[in-house]
Amino acid sequence: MALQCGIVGLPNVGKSTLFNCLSNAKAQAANFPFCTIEPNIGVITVPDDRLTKLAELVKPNKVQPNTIEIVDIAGLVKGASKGEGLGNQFLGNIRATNAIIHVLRCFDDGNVIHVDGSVDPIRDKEIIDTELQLKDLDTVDKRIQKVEKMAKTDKDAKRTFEILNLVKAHLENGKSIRTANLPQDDFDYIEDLGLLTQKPVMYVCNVDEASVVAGNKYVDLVKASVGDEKAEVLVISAKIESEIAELESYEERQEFLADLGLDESGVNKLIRTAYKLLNLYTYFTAGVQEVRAWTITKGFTAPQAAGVIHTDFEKGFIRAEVIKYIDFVTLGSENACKEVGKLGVEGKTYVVEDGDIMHFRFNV
Ligand SMILES: Nc1ncnc2c1ncn2[C@@H]1O[C@H](COP(=O)(O)OP(=O)(O)OP(=O)(O)O)[C@@H](O)[C@H]1O
Ligand SMILES: [Mg+2]
Repeated sequence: MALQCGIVGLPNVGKSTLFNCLSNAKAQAANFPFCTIEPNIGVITVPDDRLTKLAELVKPNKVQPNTIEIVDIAGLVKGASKGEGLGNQFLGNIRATNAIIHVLRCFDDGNVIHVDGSVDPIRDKEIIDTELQLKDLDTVDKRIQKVEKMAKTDKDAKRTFEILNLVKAHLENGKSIRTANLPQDDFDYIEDLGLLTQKPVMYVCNVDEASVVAGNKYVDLVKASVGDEKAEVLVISAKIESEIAELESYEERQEFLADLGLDESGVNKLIRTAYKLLNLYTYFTAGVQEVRAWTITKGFTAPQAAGVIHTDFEKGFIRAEVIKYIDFVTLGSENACKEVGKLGVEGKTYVVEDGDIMHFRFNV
């Protein structure tokens, strides 16, 4: 389950700057194949102190962190959904992503051109949201045409048709699908459309150095406008992030952050938020061959979690041996945990918790 996030925004707001420092993080720890998939897709490793700690204890041959793919597309402009500018042809590239990173310019700098002549993140946000909604409207309309005839005879098609029309009305009111008050069962009917405004979104306020800690007036406006929309607002300075990404060592980066009054980098914050927004958990496998992090959705049972490694693990699942992260690091090894009864044997109904160290027994 490769998690994918797509970056959208107006031109020249700092999308690629952000993308590049995410990709730099990749270059530092490039222990996975196919790093660069396409020029505009970057694979980054998910920083996780727990994985580092486990690797220190187990000393495996290989450490494999979680990865996220980031897709940087060209800036969108007004009319993009009708083919204006470059961005439209790339909107398709973010159809398959799990979440949207929407970059908003929240810094004053006369040297950096704004396509609309002034800094106004609320106007910018609306332009992009509208373009995404129009693109969705287009997708929905096409599907309506496709199912309309069938809807007269087929029950499922009829329900799909009804839901599509509800969704259409919502979009026509200038609203994003994620704010539509539909039961999950209804959403299932339109799942395969990959509607852009249905995806969870993180608004990234790209600020100047002076505003990374306390924010600024633009950030306040963005927060107020997002309101109770199912979304996260992050304050990040892409410029500072690119400076952080250039520092060689972990210590140097921590020092730099501390000087600014920050305890974690924006990139970290972004990844953590993506996990939260998407309800994701991490579990670990810790063998001498490999210590590895795996991504699952909150609520996954042991067999489902095993299925992330290989479908055979899920099909032939017998049981799981589970050690809590805190026990593992306190006691120092799997054997030490076993001796004091801290290795739990769990069956098919066990719901995996964040940080669990799992060992699956299965037969194929
Ligand atoms: N926080 C910031 N403060 C000051 N300047 C910034 C900041 N973030 C980005 N910039 C500058 O803004 C300019 C545009 O950045 P970038 O190329 O990343 O934009 P973009 O959104 O990718 O544009 P496009 O859509 O055209 O690809 C660059 O010169 C970059 O250095
Ligand atoms: Mg760019």
